[in-house]
Amino acid sequence: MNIQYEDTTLPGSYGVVGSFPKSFGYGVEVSDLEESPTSADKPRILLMGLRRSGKSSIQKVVFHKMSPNETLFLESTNKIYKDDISGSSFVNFQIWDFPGQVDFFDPTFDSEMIFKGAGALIFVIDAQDDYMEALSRLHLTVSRAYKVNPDINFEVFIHKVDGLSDDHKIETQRDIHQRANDDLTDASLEKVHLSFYLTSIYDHSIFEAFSKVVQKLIPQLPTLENLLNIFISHSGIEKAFLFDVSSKIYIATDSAPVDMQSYELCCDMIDVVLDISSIYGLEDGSGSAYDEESLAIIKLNNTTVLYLKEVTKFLALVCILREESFERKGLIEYNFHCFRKAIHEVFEVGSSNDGAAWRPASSSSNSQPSLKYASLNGSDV
Ligand SMILES: Nc1nc2c(ncn2[C@@H]2O[C@H](COP(=O)(O)OP(=O)(O)OP(=O)(O)O)[C@@H](O)[C@H]2O)c(=O)[nH]1
Repeated sequence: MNIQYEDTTLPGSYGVVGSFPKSFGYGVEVSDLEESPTSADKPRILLMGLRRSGKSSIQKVVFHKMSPNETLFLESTNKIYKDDISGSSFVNFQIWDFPGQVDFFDPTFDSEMIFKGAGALIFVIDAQDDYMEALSRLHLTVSRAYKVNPDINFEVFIHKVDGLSDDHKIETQRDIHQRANDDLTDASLEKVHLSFYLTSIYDHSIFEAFSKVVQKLIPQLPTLENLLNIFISHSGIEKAFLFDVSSKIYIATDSAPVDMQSYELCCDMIDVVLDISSIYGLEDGSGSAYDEESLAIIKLNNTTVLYLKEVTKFLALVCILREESFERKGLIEYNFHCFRKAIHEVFEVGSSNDGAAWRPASSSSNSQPSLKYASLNGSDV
């Protein structure tokens, strides 16, 4: 379905809350940690932290379109909850949500099995609560995991920051950063790198943070960034994001810095496209609200244009550009065509039957597809 919005009077950010049907799988609760052969080779992201820190809420809001207010009614997780999101998302991995009271000294807790295949460990700290206990749990978790798998990315979400003032946020982050790293140094683990993010499910910060976590796990990231850089520089585009449509995680962007407002605008555009398509675009209510014809152009009243176009079954390109650059629509479309072809080459989408691309096209994950873009002045590069 093609949607074109002309001369809308949308302000910079207009906060559409996603009301897309919850049509995605809700994972399985497991009492034991048996691996099925199909899931064993999928990259894993572990969500850990104290009870009520917000782990399940993060997973439900980011990957299952749950609205933040609904998380108030989530029950405590008692067992490890494995959520395989590869059926609905480009992001071909599993998320394991751990109960808050995991006991590492319990003989049934198999750290080898849990940490060995994990790509990232997200440790969630409730910033609205006293975080001393969370910090000692973080230290215990990181040292355990590092011993088993030194390649794991350690990501610390300083969560629920919606309740904190801006100054308090910065101060909390500084304090947690300092204490966590001091603890590691005291244990001679200064080699371990922790990344910190300020997050909340009540704004886009949780999606931004998850985007960064996921990007570190994508081997093709440098190639994608390169392709985006070439695409925008030849098309007069200011900023471009490659989005995983179902989760609104951006899996790559060009090398210009990301400002939160641009990211929010692009996320909102995805919501608009999915909502409008699911209301008006589905014949007899079947099919998908997002398909190969998905295209939307929104002109804001501040001479900015938002442009969204389907790239693969799960990915969309969302760009921000000035109205005068959009006059060269033909050039943008031609360059987009080249870009799309290159992305398909990178991920071999055409030959994979599930489209959940996570595999490089060749042994070199940074291989650059040989494509020609038309430049703004019309000459090829
Ligand atoms: N203010 C605020 N509250 C949040 C946020 N994220 C989660 N919460 C609330 O925190 C409470 C606990 O959330 P859960 O997701 O159940 O926490 P959990 O870490 O999975 O808890 P366990 O399953 O007991 O380990 C819920 O009432 C959520 O609504 C946030 O970003 N801001």
